[in-house]
Amino acid sequence: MSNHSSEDIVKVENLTKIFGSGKKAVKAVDNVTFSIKKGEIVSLVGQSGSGKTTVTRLILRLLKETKGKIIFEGQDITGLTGKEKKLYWKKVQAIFQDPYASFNIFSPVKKVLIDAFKLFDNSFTKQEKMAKVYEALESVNLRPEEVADKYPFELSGGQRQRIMIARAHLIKPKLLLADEPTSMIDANLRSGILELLLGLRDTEGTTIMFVTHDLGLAYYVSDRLFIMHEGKIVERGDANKVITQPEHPYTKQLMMDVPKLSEEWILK
Ligand SMILES: Nc1ncnc2c1ncn2[C@@H]1O[C@H](COP(=O)(O)OP(=O)(O)OP(=O)(O)O)[C@@H](O)[C@H]1O
Repeated sequence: MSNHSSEDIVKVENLTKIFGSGKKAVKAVDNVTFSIKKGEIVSLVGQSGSGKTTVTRLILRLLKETKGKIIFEGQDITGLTGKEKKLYWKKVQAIFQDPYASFNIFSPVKKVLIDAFKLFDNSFTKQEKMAKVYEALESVNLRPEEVADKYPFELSGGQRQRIMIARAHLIKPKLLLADEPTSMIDANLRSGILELLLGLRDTEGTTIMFVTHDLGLAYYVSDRLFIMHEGKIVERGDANKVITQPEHPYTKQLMMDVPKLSEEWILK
């Protein structure tokens, strides 16, 4: 499964995020350190409230850290200004749990996708942009003529997630943060979406960080796993090793939540 390089694309060092203060303070992310290699697929796995989404939002610069560094392609990006963030978002994109939150729901699909070009300095004509949008929709197995004029709320959860992946095909980020990208769709469709994401890595070399509570799903797609509990990474390593020889009690507990791991994900 691994076809990644030995070079780090992103490195998170002693990252801490505390929400609120005094008695109400919540340490959502507690001194977290990890790195991801170019072309690698890793998963951040943990139960609700463990701090996964906060890590994602910190990497995306939607939140400011309390402490720590985030090094992307060798540069600390914690001090990026507004204009610099725009350039950064060309390289680092996210697919969120609820695609509604990421779309302008008052725009039809084709506009949502054409808007992705705002991240580029480009001289594409309207026709060229449209052709690329159609190509991107086809690459996620959607029929452009069927969905292009629809509004996001007219689509199924799975279709909306495909549209976010189509958007990633247009933007071609170097790092894609995929927060529970399959949560809105049923198990049968999930593997199709995952294959599309794996395809993005294979065709574009995209590095992917999955964020999920589902250890089985994480194992299915990842080179390495980072297990997160109460703001800390409690176990990490090669996906096979973490699954076959879990060391931390919390990982063992997560394993119990996936009793059908082998049947569901390996034998399919
Ligand atoms: N904006 C915020 N203000 C205050 N507390 C917050 C905020 N965002 C998150 N938290 C708290 O930080 C902790 C970690 O939340 P986070 O959303 O990162 O967890 P998660 O592992 O992503 O959970 P889920 O899987 O449910 O999305 C939780 O206790 C949460 O209540």
